[in-house]
Amino acid sequence: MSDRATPAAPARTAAVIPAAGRGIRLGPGAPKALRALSGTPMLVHAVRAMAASRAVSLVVVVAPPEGAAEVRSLLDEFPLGERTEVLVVPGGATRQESVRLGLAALPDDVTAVLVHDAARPLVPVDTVDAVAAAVRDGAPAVVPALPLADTVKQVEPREDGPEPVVATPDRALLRAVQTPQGFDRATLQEAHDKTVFDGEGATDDAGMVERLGVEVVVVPGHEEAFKVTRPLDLVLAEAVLARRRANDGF
Ligand SMILES: Nc1ccn([C@@H]2O[C@H](COP(=O)(O)OP(=O)(O)OP(=O)(O)O)[C@@H](O)[C@H]2O)c(=O)n1
Ligand SMILES: C[C@](O)(CO)[C@H](O)COP(=O)(O)O
Repeated sequence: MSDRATPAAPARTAAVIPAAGRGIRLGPGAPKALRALSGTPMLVHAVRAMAASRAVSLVVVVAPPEGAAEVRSLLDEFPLGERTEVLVVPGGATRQESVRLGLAALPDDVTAVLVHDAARPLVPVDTVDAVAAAVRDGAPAVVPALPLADTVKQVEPREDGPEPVVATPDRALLRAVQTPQGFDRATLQEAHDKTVFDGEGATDDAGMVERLGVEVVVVPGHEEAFKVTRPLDLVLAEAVLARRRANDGF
């Protein structure tokens, strides 16, 4: 028997895109990820944004539970080129569950994972690359984030009148967190295996990793990585796309 070690399989980075939400805050219509921005579904913008990074060779799209076949044929209409493989799996009732289902579809050779909201279709490739590079350089969990413009108050929530303010956190210590959030695969899998939330689930993946006691680090986010959540965000997204078209014929 040879005493030469088997060469390690090359590390592979995959993106998981949770896209199974309804988009209630956006108002009535198709599931949010399937709504059009400049004539192209938001999900297609998000998939292209991940595939634009040379670090990413596989994209797993987590589709609305009843809509995986529709999403598969939609993505087939917008081919990405041979460098990027795209899988589609059905999602779950919460974002957390959808990400977990996306992780379950990853092949064994994937060692790093970027989790990216379909609802952040315009994230620039430099942001994706910065997150992927920080994971490749050894950080187990990386989030892109921006400082806040508003002052933030902690309140005692009330449905029936003015809400008492409990505290004003020091704004200089706060960051608004975006996606893609990047992880060493084993760390993210452990977080999903061990962290159980009731109801709506965890609002981001890095928070679940924090609960393991693993350090999460922040790299600079980007204004164009904003989350399309409410109707006014659609206006902003169309304006960003119009500016890109004017600037570089995008
Ligand atoms: N069961 C769910 C819920 C959310 N998401 C995804 O998680 C991302 C962030 O969620 P959010 O912006 O809250 O989307 P929605 O849940 O669709 O929005 P809303 O809360 O307004 O219904 C989105 O890409 C969304 O498709 C998902 O994959 N599965
Ligand atoms: C993951 C996230 O985009 C980070 O800001 C955010 O927490 C998602 O929240 P949502 O309520 O599911 O949109």
